[in-house]
Amino acid sequence: MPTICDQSRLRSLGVTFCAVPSFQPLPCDSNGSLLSRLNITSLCEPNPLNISMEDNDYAFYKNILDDPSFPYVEEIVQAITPTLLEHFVTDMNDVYVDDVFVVHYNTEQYDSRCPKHQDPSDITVNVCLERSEDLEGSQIVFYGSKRIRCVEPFEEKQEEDGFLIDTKLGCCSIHWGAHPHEVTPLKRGRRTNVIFTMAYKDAAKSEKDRICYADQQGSAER
Ligand SMILES: O=C(O)CCC(=O)C(=O)O
Ligand SMILES: [Fe+2]
Repeated sequence: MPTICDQSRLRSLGVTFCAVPSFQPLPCDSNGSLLSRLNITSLCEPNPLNISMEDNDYAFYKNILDDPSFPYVEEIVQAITPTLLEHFVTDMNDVYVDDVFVVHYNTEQYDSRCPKHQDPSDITVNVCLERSEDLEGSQIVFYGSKRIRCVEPFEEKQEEDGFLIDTKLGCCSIHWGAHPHEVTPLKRGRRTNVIFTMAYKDAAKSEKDRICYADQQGSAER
């Protein structure tokens, strides 16, 4: 399966990257970037609210929407607003940040995959906070293409047809929540991302309450 790096091609398939300037790791950074202000280890630590994650079997998830150790939601929304306005929404007042969570992968996890799914969002913003230099695997596969605004030409790709992306440190990938994707197994290193699920305020327009995993569909039907 190809890893697509060309950004204009990625946009024509429905995935766009956006730098989060305050996340850029700066050389000799004393006080500047969000990355240097963040204590990633503490973000990834189990606490009484997510004690079930302590067993380390799967990727670590932690909700941080109102977490005082992550007071950067507004700062990140500011940084991505021009990209959201260009490719996803016509008015930022139409959408809100519904949830924010950390996902962390390391080699101690028995199963570091995330099976194919859609997100419980209308728009997903996936910010890369940490990727070790020796990182291997743990890539995101997108299936098929989804049209985003103001991108020509659109590249029609069927859902069986997947492509991989790598999001650089200090950048985020932005895609429709409906764009099916999965995460490949981590082979080496560690990776930590913060995911913003954004939704339309107008419930009639929002599809965030979808069935995200196909097997949930099956169990709903049984
Ligand atoms: O690992 C990632 O960066 C994405 C994970 C993901 O797709 C999700 O949690 O919905
Ligand atoms: Fe996802």
